[in-house]
Amino acid sequence: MRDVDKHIDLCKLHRNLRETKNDVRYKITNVCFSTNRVIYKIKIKHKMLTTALFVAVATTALFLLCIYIHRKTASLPGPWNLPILGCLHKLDTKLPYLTLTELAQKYGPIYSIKLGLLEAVVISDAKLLKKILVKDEALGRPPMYVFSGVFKGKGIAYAPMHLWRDQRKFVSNFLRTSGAAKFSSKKKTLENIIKKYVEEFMELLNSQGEKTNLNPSEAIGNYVISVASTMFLGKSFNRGDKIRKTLLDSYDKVTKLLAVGGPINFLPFLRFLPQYKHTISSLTKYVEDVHHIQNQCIEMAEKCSSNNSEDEYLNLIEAFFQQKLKCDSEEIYNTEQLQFLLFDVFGASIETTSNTLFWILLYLAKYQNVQNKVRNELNNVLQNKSLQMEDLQNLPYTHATISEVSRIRTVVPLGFPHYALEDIQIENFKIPKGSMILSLLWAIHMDQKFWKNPEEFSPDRFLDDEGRFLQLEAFLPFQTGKRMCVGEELGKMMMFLFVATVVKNFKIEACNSGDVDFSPICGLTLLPKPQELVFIKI
Ligand code: HEM
Repeated sequence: MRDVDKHIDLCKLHRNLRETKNDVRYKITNVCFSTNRVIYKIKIKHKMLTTALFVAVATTALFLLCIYIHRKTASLPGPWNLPILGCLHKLDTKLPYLTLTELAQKYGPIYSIKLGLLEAVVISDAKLLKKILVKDEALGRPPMYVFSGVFKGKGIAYAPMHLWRDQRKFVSNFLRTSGAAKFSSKKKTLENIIKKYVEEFMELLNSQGEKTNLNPSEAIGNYVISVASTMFLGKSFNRGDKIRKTLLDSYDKVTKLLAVGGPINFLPFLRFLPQYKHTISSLTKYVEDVHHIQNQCIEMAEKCSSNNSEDEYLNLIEAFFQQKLKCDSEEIYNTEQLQFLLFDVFGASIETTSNTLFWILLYLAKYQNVQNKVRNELNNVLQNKSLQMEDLQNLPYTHATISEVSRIRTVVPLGFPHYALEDIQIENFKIPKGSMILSLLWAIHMDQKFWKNPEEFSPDRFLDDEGRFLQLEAFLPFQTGKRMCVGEELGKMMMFLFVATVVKNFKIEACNSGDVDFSPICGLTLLPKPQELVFIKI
C-alpha cells in the first residue's frame, strides 16, 4: 500500500471514530436530556399533584366548614310562607294540630313556620323538646294579642318573666303545702276535699235509679270547679249552687271565645272587623264576671286573714295575703295580681282535667274489656277498704289506662306556646330570638318511633313484662321543662280518685248500641263532642 493511501485510510478511520464518538456523546447527551425531561416531567406532575391534593383538601375543608357554619346558623326547614298570612291558609281551622303533624312528617322534628305575623318553631320530638324547654331563654310567652289583652301581663300562665318567677314559686309552694304534691303533710286533707266532690257525682248517679243516661260533661265540670274553688277561693259548694253554675258558664264562654278569637293572635288587625270586635267585648265581659265572683271571696278572706294560723288548711287567697305580709311587696302582691292569678289557676285546671275525665269515661265505655280489667284490679287491691291516693302505686293497670287516654287524646295537643327570649342554639339549629315555640304534644304522643301502632288504644303499652307501670319518656301531657304544668299532681289526684270510684261502683256503657264518638273538637283544649253515656249500678 502506498503511503498516501495509508494516510487516507487512517484519516477515514479517525473521522469514523470521531463520528462514532460524537454519535455516542450525542446519544448520551440525548439520553441525559430525555432523563432530565422525564425527571422534569415527573417533578412537574408531582408538583401539580401536590397542588391538586392541596386544593382538594382545602376545598373539602372549606366545604365542611361552610356546612358546619351553615347548619349552625341555618334557618330551620319548613314550608314556604305567603306574605302576611304565612301558612295560616294551610292549617285545618278545626284541627290545626293535625296539619302541623303532617308538616312534621315532611320537615322533621323541628321546623319553622310563619303563622300570620308570628314566626313559630314547631317541635315534635320528646327528647329535643326536653332539651329546649329547660333553657331559661325558652320560658317566655309569645305576645299574642288576645291572650295579652285578657291576661294583661298578670297572673302566672302569661306573666312576664320577673313576675312569673315569683308567682311560680309561690303557687308551687302553695300547692305543696295544701296537699297537691307527692309528699305533703296535707295530702289527706286534700284527698278528703276531692273525695267529697266525687261523692257528689256518685249521688247524682245514684239519685236516678239503677241506670242513668247522662252527658257527664257538666257534672264533671262541677266536680273539678268545686275542688278548685275550695282550694283556691276557700269556697265550698252544694249541689245546684248558683255561683258555681255562673263560674262554670263564664269559664266555658271565656275558653270558647278565646278559641274563636284565636286568629286575632296571629293577625291583630282582624280586631277591627265587627265579628271580632264582638268577640273581644264578650270576652272582656265574661272575664269581668269571673273576677266579680272571685272578688267577693277575696274581700271575705281579707277580713279574716289575720286570724289564720300556719297550721290551718289555707286557700290560695289566704296564702297570698300571708305571703304579702312576709315579703312586703305591694308591687307583686296586690289585688289585681291576685284576681288574675285566680283566673289562671282556675282556667288551667278546669278544662284540662274535665276534658281528660270525659275522654276516660268514653274510652272505658267503648273498651269494655279494659273497663273490666280496671274494675277487677280495683276490687282485688282495695277489697272493702276505702280508696286512698297511695293505692295508685298498687293499681298499675288503672294508672296505665288513665295514661293511655291522656296519650291518645292529648287534651293540650299544641302545648301552651313558649317564646324564645334570646337566640337558642340547639343541636345544629338555631331558634331565633322572638320565635313562638310550639310543643306539638299530639305528634309526640303519636310518634311511631316511640309508640307501636299509636292509633290503637292499648293501656298495656304503659306496663312492663311484670305488669308494673312504666314512666315513658315520650309521654308529656303536662308538657316538660321549667314551665311545665304546675298543677300536675293535683290533676292526677282528681283523675285517679274520680275514675277509680266511678268504675268500682258503676258499669259504664255507650248509649248508641255501643258506639262512642271519639272525634274531637279543638278549642283551647281537645274536648269530646257532647254525648250521653249509660251508668249502671253494680
Ligand atoms: C289533666 C290535667 C292537666 C293537664 C293535662 C295540664 C296541662 C298543662 C300544660 C300542657 C301546660 C303548659 C306548660 C308549659 O307551658 O310548658 C300547663 C300549664 C299550667 N297548668 Fe296545667 N294541666 C292540668 C291540670 C292543671 C291543674 C289541676 C292546675 C291547677 C293548679 C294547673 C295549672 C297550670 C298552670 C298555672 C299552668 C301555667 C304554668 C306556668 O306558666 O308556669 N294545671 N298545664
